[in-house]
Parts: sequence; C-alpha cells; structure tokens
Amino acid sequence: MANAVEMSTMRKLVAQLNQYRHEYYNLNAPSVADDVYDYMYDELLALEEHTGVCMANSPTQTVGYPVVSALPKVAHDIPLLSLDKTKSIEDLIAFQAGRTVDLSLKLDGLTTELIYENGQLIRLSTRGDGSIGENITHNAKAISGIPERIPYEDRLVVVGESFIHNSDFESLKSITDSAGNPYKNSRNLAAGSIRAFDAAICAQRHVSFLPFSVLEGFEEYTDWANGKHARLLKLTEFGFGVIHAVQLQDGDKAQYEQLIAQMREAAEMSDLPIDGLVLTYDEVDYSRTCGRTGHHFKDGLAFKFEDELYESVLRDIEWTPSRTGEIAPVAVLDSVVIDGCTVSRASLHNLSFIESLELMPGCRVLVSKRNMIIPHIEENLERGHFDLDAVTPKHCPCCGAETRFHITDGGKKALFCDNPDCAMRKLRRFVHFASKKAMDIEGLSEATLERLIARGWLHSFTDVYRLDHYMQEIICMDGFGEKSWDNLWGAIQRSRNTTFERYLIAMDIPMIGNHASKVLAKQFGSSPSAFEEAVENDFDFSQLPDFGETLRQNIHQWFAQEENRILWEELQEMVTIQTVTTETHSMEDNPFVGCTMVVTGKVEPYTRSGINAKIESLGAVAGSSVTKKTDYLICGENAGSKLDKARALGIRVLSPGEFFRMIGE
Ligand SMILES: NC(=O)c1ccc[n+]([C@@H]2O[C@H](COP(=O)([O-])OP(=O)(O)OC[C@H]3O[C@@H](n4cnc5c(N)ncnc54)[C@H](O)[C@@H]3O)[C@@H](O)[C@H]2O)c1
Ligand SMILES: [Zn+2]
Repeated sequence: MANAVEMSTMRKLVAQLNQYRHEYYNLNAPSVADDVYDYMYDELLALEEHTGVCMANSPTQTVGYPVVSALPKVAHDIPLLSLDKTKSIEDLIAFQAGRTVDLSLKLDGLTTELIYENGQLIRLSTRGDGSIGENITHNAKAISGIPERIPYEDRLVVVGESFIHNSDFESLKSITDSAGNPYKNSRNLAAGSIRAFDAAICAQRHVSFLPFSVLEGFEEYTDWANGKHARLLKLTEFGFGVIHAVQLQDGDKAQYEQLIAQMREAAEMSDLPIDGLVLTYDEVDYSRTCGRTGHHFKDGLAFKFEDELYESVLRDIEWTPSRTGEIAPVAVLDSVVIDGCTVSRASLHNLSFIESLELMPGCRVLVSKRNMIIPHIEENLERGHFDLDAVTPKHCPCCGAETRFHITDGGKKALFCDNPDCAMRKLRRFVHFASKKAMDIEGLSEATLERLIARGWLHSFTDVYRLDHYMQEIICMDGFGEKSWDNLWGAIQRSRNTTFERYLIAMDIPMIGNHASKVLAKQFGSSPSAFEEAVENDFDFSQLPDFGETLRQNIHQWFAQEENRILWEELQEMVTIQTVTTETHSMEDNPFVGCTMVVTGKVEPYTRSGINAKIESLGAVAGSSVTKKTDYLICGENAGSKLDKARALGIRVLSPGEFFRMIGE
C-alpha cells in the first residue's frame, strides 16, 4: 500500500519524466542529462515495486513517447522495445548465467526498423512508442549503410541504430535544434535528421545505419539462424555494415572488465558514439522464452557507463561578493563522498542556474563531480515550490548595500553589490593584487589584508607600498612583531621589481589573466607605454590570438575610467617593470617534456589550437585522441567521451587549474 507521500512523489516523478521524454523524443532537445533521467526513472521504479502501485502513463510501462510529428504513422507487428539497464558487471555475469551471449556496442542513436520484401526495401521507420512509429522511408537514400535491394526474397525485418559518427557531429555542431540551441549530443541530431521531411536535409547530416538484430526472416536456415550473431553476419552479405560485437561462453569479472575496456577503445577508434554496451543471449529460441515487460524484452541487458550521481540535501545558499561585485551563490550540502572526496559545497553559478533548477533550501538534489573534478548540482528532485524572491538576498550579505539584478554578457541573471567599498569586494581585489600571479607579495595573506583594510590603511593598491607609514602600529598589532613586519615589508619591496605581465594582471582588467597578459607582453614588447599608446589609438585588440570582442571592450572600458588610469600611472612610479619578457617555459623545467597530452572540453581562455600550441611549447606532443600512449588528459568543461576512455585506460586526468599550476601559471 502506498502512503500519501509516496503517491505524491510518484505522481510528480511520472509527470516530470514524461515531460523529459517529450523533450527528448519529440523535440530532440533534452533539458537534463541522461544519467539524471535514469536516476529519477530508477527512483520511480523502486517506488512502484515497493508500493505495488503503477500509473498507467508511467514511463516504466512504455518505451519512447507517443509520436507527435506530422510524419505518417506506421504500426510495428513486433513491438520495438527498449532495454533493461545496469551499471554493474556482477549483473552482467548473473544475467549470462552460463549461456552463450553476444556483447555489442550500444550505439547512441535512434532505433530504426527496415522491412524488405522480394529483395526490395519497402519501409523504413522509427521506433516511436514501440507500437506506433513514424514512416521515414523517404530518407532511406540519405542514410548510409542501408541497401535498397538485397539478394533475399522472403520478408526480412532488420532493426538497428541510425547514428552520427563523432567526428561528423563535431563538424555539424553549428546546427541548432527546434529551440534554437546547439544539439547537446549526436543522438539528438541524428533523431532530428532522420525525421526530417526533406531527404536533402537528412543527407547533409551524415547519418549512418548499423543493424543489431534480425526480427523476421532466415527461418529456412535451420542450421545457423538460431544464433543472433550468425544472423547479423549474414546481413553483411547483403551490404550491411557490422556492429562491433564479441561472443562469450562464460566470463568472470576480470574478463568482463578487460572486454569492456577493449570495446570502448574499439568504439573510439571507429569514431562511433556509444553510451554503453549491450549483452544479449545469442540463442533466438531461448530469447523467445524470456518474456518481456511493457518497457523491454528480457533477453538483453544494457550496460551503461555514466558519471555517477549522488543524492544530497541543499541546506543553504551562501552569497559572497566577488571582486567584480557579482555576488556568487554557493550551495551548502549535506556531505556526500564522491570518488573518495567529501563534497559539501558546490557553486551555483548565478541566479539563472538557481532558477532553472528551482533550487530552494531543503530540496533533495543530485550531485556529480563533473569530469571527476568539479562538484556540480545536476538536478533538483523536489521542484515545484520555487520562489525567486525568497532565495534572493535583497541586501549584500557583506556590506548591506541593496543588491541589483544584472544580465551578464552570457545572458545569465546575476546578483550584484554595487558598493565599491564593500569590504568583501575590496578584500578580494587586494587578495588578487598580492597573489602569486600578480604582484606576488609573499606573506600579505588574506587574513593580514583583512586587518589592514579594517584599520583603514588600504584604499588603493598604491597604499600597499606606503604601509611603512603605519609601521609602528603594524608592529603592535596582535600576533605581529618587528620580525613579521620586516618579512612583510621585505616582500613588498621585492615585489617592486616586476614584469609587464604581472603588472597587467594586478590591474585586474576583466579577463586579463596569465594567458592574455602574455599575449599583450609579446605584442607590445613588455612596454607599458607602448600598450598605453595602443589603447589611446583605439587599437583593435580582438585581432590578437585568443582575444575576442569582449576582451577588446574590457581593455578600453577599463582605461576609460579615470581612477583606473590614475592607478595605472601612479603605481608605475612605485615599481620597476622589466623590459624583457621572461621566457615562460624552457623545454626542460616542466613536468610534461616528452609527454603526450590530449585535451577535451573547454580550457578557458584558450581555443583548442591555442592550448595545443601551449602543450607543444612545453616540449610535449598534443594528441587528438586518447590512446594507451597518452600520458595526460586535460579535461575542461563539457568533456566528451575522451574522459571515459582515459578513465578506462587509467590515464592521469588533470583539471585546467592543475595543469596551469604544474607549469607555474
Ligand atoms: N535526457 C532526457 O531527458 C531523456 C529522456 C528520455 C530518455 N532518455 C535516455 O534514453 C534512455 C531510454 O531510451 P531508450 O528506450 O532508447 O533506451 P536506451 O537508449 O537506453 O537503450 C535501448 C536502445 O538501445 C539501442 N541500441 C543501440 N545499440 C544496440 C545494440 N547493439 N543492441 C541492442 N540495442 C541497441 C536500441 O535502439 C534500443 O532501443 C534513458 O535511459 C535515458 O538515458 C533521456
Ligand atoms: Zn557588498
């Protein structure tokens, strides 16, 4: 018997999952990642099993989603169902139970059914909701791997996957979905393409087809047609491609692990998009006795590899002003252990992010470590009572000034504190100024800065170099003494001897960090006056490598403010800027000399060719795909399948931050 809370949770889950299914299957524009969908699906399934109650429209009882496109509908004589899934190798072994099984790549595309009669392709269709699909025969010629005529006269029903090769997807990335957004993955683009009304459009998308099962036909070949693998091999005689598959008589955990790693590698080498592997009994007769549910046939099992998700509770949202004035929200979570690390905080980025997940303190959430590195909230399991007003602080939690909504350059809603004297903003600016990559003042720690600011001794950066005015008072401060003062003042003096790059970073022009400052140093021969002159002459900085329009504007806007100009000039009087650019990395003094390094995802602020050039400048080789020979994978935002591959091969993965630290940037 289900209690009221369970019933309400189940209803909400069904409604939410059906919404996601509609977005995924009909719009080809999912709003959540597959593993999030799978987590919620599993939660629903567990509740249904526990309570014995199941809604008629539950996603656990059907496949896909009823078709809403204007394409002609077709009925499937034999339903095309989904697969049960697992992430555990033990489940694969238990499923196999000593039988002969086929392990094949699970292509991440769209189920497609082909019907041949008298040797002629007569119908091509999508799976739809399993019983009713869409007729897409008009696109048959536009999909590669589909023979139009075959040397086989009886009725033959072939099922397989239509998909787009990884490299093709990379080059088609500019194409947008029905909501005008870039396609999130090749599966969604493939789905959008094979259902196009115009075959010419489908043809532009480089969709391919590979068969994974023969549903009808070959009955006359009694000697071999009881084997699924043999049936697929027969298809190659008709011009079909062959899906990578291996046959297993029995297997233990170690064998499965090895095989899984090999198959993932094979997929990568063949440029195939996969989201798992499929295990199925080879014997057709036995398979028929296994039965089915509304959702899947029981003769197969999908093995999925995905980022792990962990459930936690959002306890609080903390707001801290940054040095730009943007007040950054951070989630305070019940601790969860992910990959051996305890996670209790995660960035919430901005208000748009909070709004999109409807996050309110007290909600159950799903947390992942994206790319194994950065904790990230993937989903709110308790949406539906969001109140923007209630979560947004009206006043800066640091200085009490009224906060302001602001739409950032990226189009996100963010919260700002405009008070230039906001203590936290000021402290952050000084911390940045004294940091290693800027003026590099050893010993001028955050705690010390906080005290010096509180006493009113630091307003402008130039005040750092006048701290000796307060020497007596500083020596008398709690925990300070003559020795500490000598050390601090010594470090401040040493920092006067600086480089153009450091000086520029210390100025805190938005987005001018390590990389941009080096580019500018190179361009202007490390000369502040040459750079200044360029600013005055409205130089187009966007033409510099890895610069763009925003960076160009940032520089000009920064210099347009009088107090910044004063700082730029006054501080120069107090320091000596070396005119020669320090050569950043000699070929010997970095840990990557001779290594092969591959990059995946976005490594800001570099472009892909920019970061590869950096790798080469370290005396390392920039590889394009992860292989056994790869030494390091640098894994930025939105990493692709290379990360899975690197994990499978045990290759060391670095976050961009770790990489930059290791080369001293
Ligand atoms: N992100 C979202 O909002 C959202 C919404 C709905 C579904 N989904 C995703 O889709 C999944 C459900 O989709 P599904 O029902 O198509 O299931 P599925 O993609 O998990 O697996 C079943 C399908 O795998 C395909 N397949 C590929 N290679 C195969 C092979 N070698 N042998 C057999 N089959 C093979 C078949 O087309 C089959 O229909 C969910 O688990 C979820 O990950 C995501
Ligand atoms: Zn403030």
